[in-house]
Amino acid sequence: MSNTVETSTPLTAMNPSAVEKIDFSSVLLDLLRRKNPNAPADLLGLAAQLAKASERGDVCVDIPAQTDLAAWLASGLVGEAGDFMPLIASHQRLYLARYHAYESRLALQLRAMALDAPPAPDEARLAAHLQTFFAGSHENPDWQKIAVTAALHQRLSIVSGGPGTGKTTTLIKLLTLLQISSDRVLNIALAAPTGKAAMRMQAAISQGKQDLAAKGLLSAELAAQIPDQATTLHRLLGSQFNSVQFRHHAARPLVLDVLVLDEASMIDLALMSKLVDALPPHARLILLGDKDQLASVEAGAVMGDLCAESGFSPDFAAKLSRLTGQVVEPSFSASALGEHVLTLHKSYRFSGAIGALAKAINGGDLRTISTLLQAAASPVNSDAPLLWYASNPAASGQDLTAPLLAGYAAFFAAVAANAAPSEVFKAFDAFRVLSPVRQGAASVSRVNHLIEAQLVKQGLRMNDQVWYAGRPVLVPQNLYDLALYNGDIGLTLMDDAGKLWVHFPDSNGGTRKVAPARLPSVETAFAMTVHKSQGSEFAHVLLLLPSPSDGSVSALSRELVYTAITRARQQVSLWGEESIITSASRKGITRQSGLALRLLA
Ligand SMILES: Nc1ncnc2c1ncn2[C@@H]1O[C@H](COP(=O)(O)OP(=O)(O)OP(=O)(O)O)[C@@H](O)[C@H]1O
Repeated sequence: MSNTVETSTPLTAMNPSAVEKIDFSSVLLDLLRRKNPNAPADLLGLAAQLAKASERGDVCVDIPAQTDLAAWLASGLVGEAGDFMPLIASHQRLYLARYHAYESRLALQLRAMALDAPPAPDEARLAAHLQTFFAGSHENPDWQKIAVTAALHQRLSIVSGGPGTGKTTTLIKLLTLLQISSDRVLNIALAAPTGKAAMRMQAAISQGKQDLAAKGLLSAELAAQIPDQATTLHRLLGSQFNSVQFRHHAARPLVLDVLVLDEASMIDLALMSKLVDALPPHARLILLGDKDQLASVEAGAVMGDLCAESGFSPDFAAKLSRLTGQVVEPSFSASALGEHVLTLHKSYRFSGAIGALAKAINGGDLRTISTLLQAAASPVNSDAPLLWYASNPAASGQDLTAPLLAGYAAFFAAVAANAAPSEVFKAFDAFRVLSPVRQGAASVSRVNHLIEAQLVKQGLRMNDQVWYAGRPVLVPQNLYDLALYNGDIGLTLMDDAGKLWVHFPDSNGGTRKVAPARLPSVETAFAMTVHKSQGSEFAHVLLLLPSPSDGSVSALSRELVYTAITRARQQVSLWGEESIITSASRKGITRQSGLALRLLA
């Protein structure tokens, strides 16, 4: 739940962004002062910082060493673990009570899952299966093979890898081998944080199954036992209207044997805690994600915290070596989950400039960034995977308008031709403009404005008309009654009777439509923030970065640029000065959280 209180003032279509925000820190201070008018001033000061920090995604703040903790505990506002107080002091950190509860409970549960190994598979049979499933592999070490082998021995596995490192490929082999070694058909559920990510997961799994079947490694019977359908985590857990509680929880767990969660980096602390709560005692949990991506929008950095330490113990490394026939070196991990973090290192998708730039940004390798950008400034042709425009995008709307319109040309053509909604979606997903910020010179709102102004000029939209055929919209919050979730994208299309409908992709590969009047608070989405683009993928991404003098430059970080670039399947057009890109790659985001500490062995 966000700490920003959003009132449900009715919003008109004419004023879609009129969401009133209430300052969480003054709400919290008010509550503390009412409970104790003589609250210590330093406590109130840190509580205000905590409220602000939690809006930025931090779970806690450090308590200064010289603090008189006894006075805080006596104030009736701060408690220790297990106390019923608004604030909790734990491990020299101050928490909002509910975040402390989520964090400490999640850590305990994950530690218990790590210790609770399922019965070990028969070694001789498993070694033979692994040989068959990885027969064509020339990699050494083959990280996918090691990940599958390790995960078969675990109740909790965290598979982390960049784009195209084979997370889905690894998952399908793992699920197939789990199914083969089970004496009954396993109940497997596939989930992702957003509808878009669930659909991508579904498509990738279905492709992966076909690839494995084509190699003769997946019989029709086994293929039928691996689900084709993926769902959103909210739907799986059973979101309820007007409630932050799900239908499934510890007392009413999900009915499943294996839960696979894709795009795990998007899951915040509260949601991860609720998910683990809802697992039945025997179930396996497999998390897939990329630890280098931006952390969740809401508080926490769960994927990063879980992956903070990794390494196999000497015994487990020896077992993995025996089973895989590869050299698996043991290495010390300070985390209780160290053996459960299975990292895939080799990308099979990005061999060219996009992958190289993503890696250089991640590693803060400024020299490689510069070399790649120079090459991308004068590409061999306009189809090159990386194009770089060093000019400041804020300076000229004119410069920017042409590539924006060119990028969406196929989409506008599909809208004008009244193509089937699924075809229009395909055209729309071929290109997307991403920006780190909502407002300002290089922002989402500026791009949306530039495009909408052009549509007026071209007679495709009447001035000030909110709804028009071709308007893409983004749902900014969960709308449970419409089964629409924060981040869902819809496309406005006209039916044969001249009526406008907003179409959303459904889980069967088709679309469903909603009347615009039911969607008062949606936002135009020709451009979207990098945060909202997580879990999506586009053939061509145009990333707009602010200029050095722009205040919004502080929003930039290594994770943000990495996440944006890796949304592209084929091409990235990068707009921004070199100094902006290199300074972003020097700045990593650190979120304050005690989870990694609680997971120390
Ligand atoms: N070991 C491998 N050898 C050859 N090709 C592979 C291997 N593993 C994966 N691939 C190919 O690389 C591509 C990406 O694989 P996959 O979809 O499994 O990766 P991913 O990590 O799930 O990607 P995403 O970034 O979409 O999450 C696919 O075309 C897949 O067939």
